[in-house]
Amino acid sequence: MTVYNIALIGFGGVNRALAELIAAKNQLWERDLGFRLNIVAVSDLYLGSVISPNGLDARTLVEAKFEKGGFGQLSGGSAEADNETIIKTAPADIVVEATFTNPKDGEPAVSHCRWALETGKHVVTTNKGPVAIEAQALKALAKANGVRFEYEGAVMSGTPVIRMAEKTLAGAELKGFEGILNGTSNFVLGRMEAGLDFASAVKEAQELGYAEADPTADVEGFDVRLKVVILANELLGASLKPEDVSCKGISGLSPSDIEDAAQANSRWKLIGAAVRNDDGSVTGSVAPRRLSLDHPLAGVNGATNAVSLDTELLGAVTITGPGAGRIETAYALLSDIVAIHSTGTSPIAKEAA
Ligand SMILES: NC(=O)C1=CN([C@@H]2O[C@H](COP(=O)(O)OP(=O)(O)OC[C@H]3O[C@@H](n4cnc5c(N)ncnc54)[C@H](O)[C@@H]3O)[C@@H](O)[C@H]2O)C=CC1
Ligand SMILES: N[C@@H](CC=O)C(=O)O
Repeated sequence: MTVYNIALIGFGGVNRALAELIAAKNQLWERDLGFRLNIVAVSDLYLGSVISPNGLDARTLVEAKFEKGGFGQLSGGSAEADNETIIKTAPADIVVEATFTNPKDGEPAVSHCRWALETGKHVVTTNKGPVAIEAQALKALAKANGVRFEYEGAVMSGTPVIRMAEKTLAGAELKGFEGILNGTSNFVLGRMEAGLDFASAVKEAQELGYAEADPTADVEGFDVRLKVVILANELLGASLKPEDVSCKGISGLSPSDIEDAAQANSRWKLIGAAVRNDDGSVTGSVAPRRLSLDHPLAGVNGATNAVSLDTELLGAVTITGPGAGRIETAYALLSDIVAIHSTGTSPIAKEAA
């Protein structure tokens, strides 16, 4: 039985949900997946940091009501989030990066990933910043150090769009994609259709754990722009940067725009898309579109996302599933660890007695 020691960087909705899953499902994973997870370190801007080489009890971590700097009370703990020390020195096989997404330069998460990979630790992350902005460099660094950089949850949370498209649609010749790639804005549009005002709908999305720390990223389209860059670079072989993708969000849509659409049997959706042009270049865009109700994406509601992949050999292949949510996104981290486990590339994972 393999035990992966993991270090959690960021202990908000997603990593806390991963700890919850560990507390509830480690035994099941031992039986069905052939490994279990052991949390040996946690670092969070608000709570501080802690290293425990023998492992922290996941249930206690989730249930304890820590105040600001509260990890300082734990053995091996500090009231400060000393990410660099934690990442470089904790006896972890895998660093799980789930701090805030910074859409400008991806920092400090890019550095978190670098420190981990340079010290021979795999990285699994749901953070879109490092993936959209530095994926090539981080993948090269992972390769040079014999470890993996995995990020399924960066697009469509636990719905396996990246791995599915890469592995099971290999050879289908992808020409482009379009989709609903932000759970918060899709949820907000649906709540506005039901008569709620914009601010209250955003507040609900925050309470449900869908929104970014700054929900402007969701409603202004910046989050979708990162996801378009990630999918275009990963699946279409592009080299887009966020600033290459035109971007308009949903904040300009008024209740009367929503009502007018309903009267005309249509619905507003925030669509992220990319297309390969005849000259081989790739163009990406983010904008609200009024879709007729018979459009395949018009019926995708709530925090559900969907992406329609336009392929030469199969035509459109559409993947639908959760696009946001704490547990749903924690599942993406598990799926990354399953991918790492299946290739048997862990440098230091231990066989339990
Ligand atoms: N919640 C969701 O549905 C999804 C979230 N994501 C991404 O996953 C990441 C985590 O999301 P959530 O857990 O929902 O966010 P969150 O805002 O609930 O938690 C983030 C945590 O990271 C901590 N943090 C921020 N900067 C830090 C730093 N420099 N060092 C240490 N800790 C730091 C914060 O104190 C907070 O506890 C974000 O990048 C988000 O964009 C991706 C897919 C879906
Ligand atoms: N805030 C994002 C979370 C997932 O990336 C969203 O709402 O889709």
